[in-house]
Parts: sequence; C-alpha cells; structure tokens
Amino acid sequence: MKQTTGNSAAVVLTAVVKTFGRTGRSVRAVDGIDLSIGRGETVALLGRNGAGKSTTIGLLLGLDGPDSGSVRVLGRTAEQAVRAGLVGAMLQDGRPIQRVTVRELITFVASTYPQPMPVAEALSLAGVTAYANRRIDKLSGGQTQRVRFAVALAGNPELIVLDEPTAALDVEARRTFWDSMRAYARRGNTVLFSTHHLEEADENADRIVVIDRGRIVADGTGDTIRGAAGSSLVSFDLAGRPTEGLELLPGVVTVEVSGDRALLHTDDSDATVIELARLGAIRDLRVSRATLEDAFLALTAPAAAAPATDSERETV
Ligand SMILES: Nc1ncnc2c1ncn2[C@@H]1O[C@H](COP(=O)(O)OP(=O)(O)OP(=O)(O)O)[C@@H](O)[C@H]1O
Repeated sequence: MKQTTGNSAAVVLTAVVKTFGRTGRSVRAVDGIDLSIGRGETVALLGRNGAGKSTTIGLLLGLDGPDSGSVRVLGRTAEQAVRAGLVGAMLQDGRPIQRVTVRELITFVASTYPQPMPVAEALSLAGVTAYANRRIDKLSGGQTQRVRFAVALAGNPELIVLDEPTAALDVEARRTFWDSMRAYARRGNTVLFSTHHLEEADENADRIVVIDRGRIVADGTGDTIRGAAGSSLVSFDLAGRPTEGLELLPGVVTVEVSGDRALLHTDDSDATVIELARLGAIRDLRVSRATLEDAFLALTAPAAAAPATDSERETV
C-alpha cells in the first residue's frame, strides 16, 4: 500500500523569493510567488524564456531553497517529499544512463524508492514496453524522452513535475507523450509542467499559471486567461489620429499600437465599437475573439526575457 499523505494541497508556495547573483547585480528569478495546487490538478506553468519557471520548479523539488517565503509539497518540506518518493521529476537536462536496457534502468531506479510502482506498470504507463529490452543509447529522442518519463514514474509519485517535457519532440511524439501523462493524471495524481507552448498548456492542463519576471500575472483556465487581457480584439486604422485616451474607452483593458494601426483588447467589444463610432474613428475596423496567444502577449512584456536586476529596480 502506498503511504497516505493526508489532505493537504499538493503544492503551496507562499511569498516565495529567489535571487541569483551578487548584491547589486542580482537577478530576482522568483519575485514573490503565492501558488496553491490542489491534489489531482494538472497545472501548466506558462512563461517566456527566463520568466522563472525552472527556478520555481527547482524550489519545489528542493534542489534549491528560497531566500524568503515557504515551500510545502504534500504537507512536507520539498526535501522530505522528494526523499519519501512522493515526487517524480523530469528536468530539462540530464540524460538517462546509456549502456543499459530500458527495463534494467527502470528496475534499478524503482529499487531506490521505498514504495515503487511495479516496473511493468511504469513501462506501460510511459509507453515504453515495446522497446523495454533495447539499450537506451539506441533510442530516438522521442523514445528517450518517454524513458525519462518512466524514470519519473518509477517511485510511484503522487506529484510529477515536468520542466518543458516536450521541448525537443515532434508533433506525433508530443501527442503520445501527453496521452501517457493524462493516464497518470487520471489516477488522481497531480501534474505540474512548464512550457512556452500555449496550445500545449491549453490542451493538457486544467489550469494555466502565467508567470512573467518571476511573478504570477494570470491564473485560471484557458478561457479565464483569454479573458484576463480582454476577451475580444478591436483593431482599426488610426488615420493619423492621436492614441491618447484609447485606454479609457469603454471595455478596453490594454492598447497596442503598431504603425498606424491600433489594437484594443476589450471586455466589451460592442461598447468599445459604439464609442469609436461616436468619435468617428472606425476606419478599417475589425473585431475578433482574442486567442490565448493574444492574451499571453498582452500579459507578458517582451522585456520579461530578462528580469530586472536589483540595480535596475532601484532606478525605476
Ligand atoms: N543559477 C543561476 N544563476 C544566475 N541566474 C540564474 C540562475 N538560474 C536562473 N537564473 C536567472 O533567473 C531568471 C529565471 O530563469 P529560469 O531558468 O527560472 O527561467 P525559465 O522561465 O525556466 O526560462 P526558460 O524557459 O528559458 O527555461 C533568468 O534571468 C535566468 O538567467
């Protein structure tokens, strides 16, 4: 019997801060994150390069400690949860041992855990049974990635954490990977994965947490995120008109201007368009439903790729 870990949430991060580098030039990779993930949820951590996803994942795997704030995993410290075999992880780097078969590797990894998953089950769930007797150095990139998933499953974890698990996979390999992940989640387990693929987050997660410059800027279902930056887009030709005041139009959440074209993210496209008509500003007007990508781009600034250093912060 797998030991029970009580009713606490799977992950609770409270006011977590993590800074790298020397004082003055340090980078605040995680800048005050509060996040609670319930048991059984599948959550995507979505952000641009450098947003702080891997750092957050490292903290909840106990690979690093926060400067301040607290990290609780399945009612314990991250280190305790990992040591008890309650957490499985697939990180961006690290290749499995090469000169052994898939089955030998998973058998060995399982033997290091207190209450492992039966090896045949881990192989089947990760979809690697068909090549269980092949050596790992003879496998394709997609197959190797599934073996890494089997490694993460071997300890029979309640929570699995995947850092950009499909980064190097083609469309078909991605699809089969997510099928396996969903089968694991359907058993009532918790999954947290990071990605910068919006469709992947939308299709595979119950909930998307958008992270930008070490902070959470949106948290909810794909539809909630779409709505967070305005559920519709209204664009029109400015025809030389000034852009001041566009953000004050009814319904408007954010405004982008590109050349002579204004793009308004709005919660109420009817009200926005009526007011634009009243102002006589409806040249080449287009209205469309905002996509997740539109919302993501509006919520995360391109400068997010590089979080501000402490010295830059002081000048703001
Ligand atoms: N060990 C480290 N030393 C110094 N800076 C670091 C270290 N780890 C991360 N950083 C910095 O912290 C910020 C957040 O990095 P992190 O790897 O968490 O982002 P990410 O969202 O996972 O990005 P990616 O999608 O590119 O993997 C970046 O500016 C990065 O350069």
